[in-house]
Amino acid sequence: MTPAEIAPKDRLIVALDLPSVDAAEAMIARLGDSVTFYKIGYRLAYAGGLPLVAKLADSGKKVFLDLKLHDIGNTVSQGVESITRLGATFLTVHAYPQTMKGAVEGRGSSTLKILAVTVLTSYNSDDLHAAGYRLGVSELVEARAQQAQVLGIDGLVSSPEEVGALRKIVGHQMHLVTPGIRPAGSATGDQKRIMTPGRAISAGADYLVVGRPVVEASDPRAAADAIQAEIAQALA
Ligand SMILES: O=C(O)c1cc(=O)[nH]c(=O)n1[C@@H]1O[C@H](COP(=O)(O)O)[C@@H](O)[C@H]1O
Repeated sequence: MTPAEIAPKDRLIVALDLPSVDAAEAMIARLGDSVTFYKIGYRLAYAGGLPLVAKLADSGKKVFLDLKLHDIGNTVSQGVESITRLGATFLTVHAYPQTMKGAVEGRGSSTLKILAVTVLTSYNSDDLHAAGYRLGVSELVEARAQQAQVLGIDGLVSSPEEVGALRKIVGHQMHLVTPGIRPAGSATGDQKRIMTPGRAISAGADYLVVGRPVVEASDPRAAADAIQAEIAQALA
């Protein structure tokens, strides 16, 4: 499926950043058929959440396994090869050349898609400079996108602010996945590069990753439905 063919409803990925499998399963039940795509990251994966990947996949949902791998190439390659058997649709690695090369080798011809995290959405250019980088956010995101494309990576994670420039670099062959999504009026938290769901879709994002604005809402299903409506309106 090319990114342009993704159904509006499948573009919302809810981050199950919850403390236990029980809490995640309760949230999945509350969200019901309004959400088709879930992300499992550090918090849930390290709390026994990995078997939930296959369970969700068997129930017809898609899973983004957000492990943000980064190690020597051989270790990444072997780790990704193990992960291909879990049933996830997407897996994240950090966008370093050796890491991306190892991940593509480990993925092989499996159906797992590798997403490279360009620059975390909680970083601005000052944070990058403090971490020793010479480039600012947009320059580093674009440089990493070019490297990812050459190495055969399937998609990129960035903030919605960079999506327009990324689309010009990678066309429609790579999935553009954007966290840093904040519906109007919701708390920013630690995110620094943010956009509303509608603006992110209009900017060209394929998938929106949303955590706290849904899972910490008093009515998570209503929050997810409102985001879905904003996505559909932006695509209409
Ligand atoms: O790879 C990610 O999903 C990711 C990359 C990034 O640059 N920024 C980012 O926030 N994320 C993840 O996206 C989710 C955003 O959650 P909220 O800020 O609660 O909406 C979290 O699970 C983060 O780990």
